[in-house]
Amino acid sequence: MNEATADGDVREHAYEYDVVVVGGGPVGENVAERVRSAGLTAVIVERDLLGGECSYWACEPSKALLRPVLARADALRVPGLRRAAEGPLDVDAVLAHRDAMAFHWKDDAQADWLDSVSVDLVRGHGRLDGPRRVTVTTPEGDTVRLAARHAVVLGTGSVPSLPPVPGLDRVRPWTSREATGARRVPGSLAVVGGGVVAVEMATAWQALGSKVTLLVIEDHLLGRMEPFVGEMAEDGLREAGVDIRYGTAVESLRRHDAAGGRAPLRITLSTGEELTADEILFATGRTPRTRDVGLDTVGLAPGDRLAVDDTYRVTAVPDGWLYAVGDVNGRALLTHQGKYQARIAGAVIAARAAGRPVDDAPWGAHAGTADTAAVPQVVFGVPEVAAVGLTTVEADRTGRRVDVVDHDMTGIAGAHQYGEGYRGRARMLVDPERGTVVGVTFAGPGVAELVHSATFAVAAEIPLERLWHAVPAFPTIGEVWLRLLEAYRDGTPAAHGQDTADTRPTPRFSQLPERIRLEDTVAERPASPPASADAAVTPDWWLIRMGGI
Ligand SMILES: Cc1cc2nc3c(=O)[nH]c(=O)nc-3n(C[C@H](O)[C@H](O)[C@H](O)COP(=O)(O)OP(=O)(O)OC[C@H]3O[C@@H](n4cnc5c(N)ncnc54)[C@H](O)[C@@H]3O)c2cc1C
Ligand SMILES: NC(=O)c1ccc[n+]([C@@H]2O[C@H](COP(=O)([O-])OP(=O)(O)OC[C@H]3O[C@@H](n4cnc5c(N)ncnc54)[C@H](O)[C@@H]3O)[C@@H](O)[C@H]2O)c1
Repeated sequence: MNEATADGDVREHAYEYDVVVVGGGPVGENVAERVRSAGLTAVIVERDLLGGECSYWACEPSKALLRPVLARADALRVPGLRRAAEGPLDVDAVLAHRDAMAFHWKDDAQADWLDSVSVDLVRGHGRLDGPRRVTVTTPEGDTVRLAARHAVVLGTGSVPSLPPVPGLDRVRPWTSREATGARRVPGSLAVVGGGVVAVEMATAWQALGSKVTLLVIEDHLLGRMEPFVGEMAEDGLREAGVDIRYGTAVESLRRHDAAGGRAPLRITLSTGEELTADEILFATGRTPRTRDVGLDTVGLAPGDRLAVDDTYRVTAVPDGWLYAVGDVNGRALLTHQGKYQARIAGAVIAARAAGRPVDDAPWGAHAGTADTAAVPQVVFGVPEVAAVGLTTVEADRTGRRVDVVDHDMTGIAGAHQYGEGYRGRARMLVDPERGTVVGVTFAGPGVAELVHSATFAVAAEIPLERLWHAVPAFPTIGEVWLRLLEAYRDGTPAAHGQDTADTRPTPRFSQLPERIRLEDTVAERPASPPASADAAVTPDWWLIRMGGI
């Protein structure tokens, strides 16, 4: 490292590292830690708070707002607990918990951690300045010039996309930042969008006391997931009191607050109606943050998404020194997936720096294969949704052939234990030729923690014959796995894709032991059906009584 001389009031410094990371969000932090632990020197450039969007304005505060909402929804289904759970949430306590989970918007702990792993930090706005160089403008106006011996990694994240609605710039709408950080509950809130942010934030603010109206331009919610997920999310939101309006766009916005206050908004809708709300949240997707990061200095267009190969090298830049990880590459806008990319990119940068071979074959140590085959996601709504891998929506879009198995989770013993009147649904997609699971979706209370079991199955490509031996504990909701496997073995799965019954290969799973029919084995059935109306219609109940599970 060397330091250059001061020039007037503006000081300039110049340093050289093996790796320069621009953006200290969860993904940038992880890639820096990985290359450092492999023996390379590393620096992070961060313009705001170390820890990024996820820690302060996204995952952490949003889940802190939702946790009491989901816990109360569960408690209301538990006999003996219902009366204690009735009544409004303690809003002050929820917001205080949210503040704590967002580290009170201070990053001292993150800075200490970075120091503990021997990664340097330069605070300021970083921009590429030609190949392997980054220039940082610090908050004091100084310039720091950084040179990278091996790699520059962009982990600059994403920003909310706002539609071009007349009046929008004058009404100071909420984006995800205000939706996760607000300090008071608006009396009424219009939420624009039908994706994950819209569903989660409508769930949270309605439960906290707002009257929420959801304005959805399409005719469904959560369109990237299985269609039944959107239907169940709709049911949950309507039961909570959310007013959902499909096929509705915002035409214009006005707020009459000459005194600078926040008078109610007048929202003109595409249906011709006018809606009044105290606040409006635009949850209309995100754009990679590449507008002001010096892309033009390396021949790329500012604002573009950074397309990368499976080792996270930016494909349009020669010599392979520029990498992009996390939201900025647009592959999967999720913290855990970005951190996976960081682990892979860190390993590959270290391997290339040391001249070691790179294993970038699918599922190799240096290839981000899971980005396309096994991305898990949980939507923390009422009900919860947990999904990984392929959906029928994606299979239809790409013409991929899959077998589809559905199971109504209502009858699972663990679901009965979980709460009265449990409603849940599961779908499994199977590659009929390989006999492996390629996608799973669960929707229902308490399914969030099931997602990793599904991720194991999909990422590890476990043959169904072996999955048959993975015994789910009784009585857990995880027994849905057994039900899905049995349904696939016994039923005629809906074939998705171009094949017909004649051309579809025989599933390898059909070689499993035949189904043993209940009526052949049960000597005596109980004389009377179970007392609960719910249990009476569930086939599992009979199996439980007969020791069949
Ligand atoms: C409301 C909401 C809830 C979410 N909930 C979840 C969830 O539950 N689970 C989940 O997995 N994902 C969730 N996400 C997505 C998750 O927040 C992102 O995928 C994640 O933050 C991406 O991490 P990143 O490091 O790529 O980018 P970011 O977290 O955006 O971090 C980028 C960092 O780079 C810095 N930066 C940008 N440009 C520069 C520059 N030029 N110079 C210096 N620094 C710069 C920024 O200040 C920032 O700190 C949610 C998103 C939203 C909006
Ligand atoms: N629990 C989680 O894991 C979690 C939670 C929140 C966000 N996220 C991540 O953050 C990302 C962003 O979430 P998001 O909900 O903002 O985006 P999204 O892409 O999931 O949904 C955007 C929604 O906005 C609608 N839309 C787009 N343009 C519009 C317009 N002009 N007018 C009206 N509606 C419009 C779309 O139809 C869609 O319903 C997601 O990709 C997700 O991965 C994850």
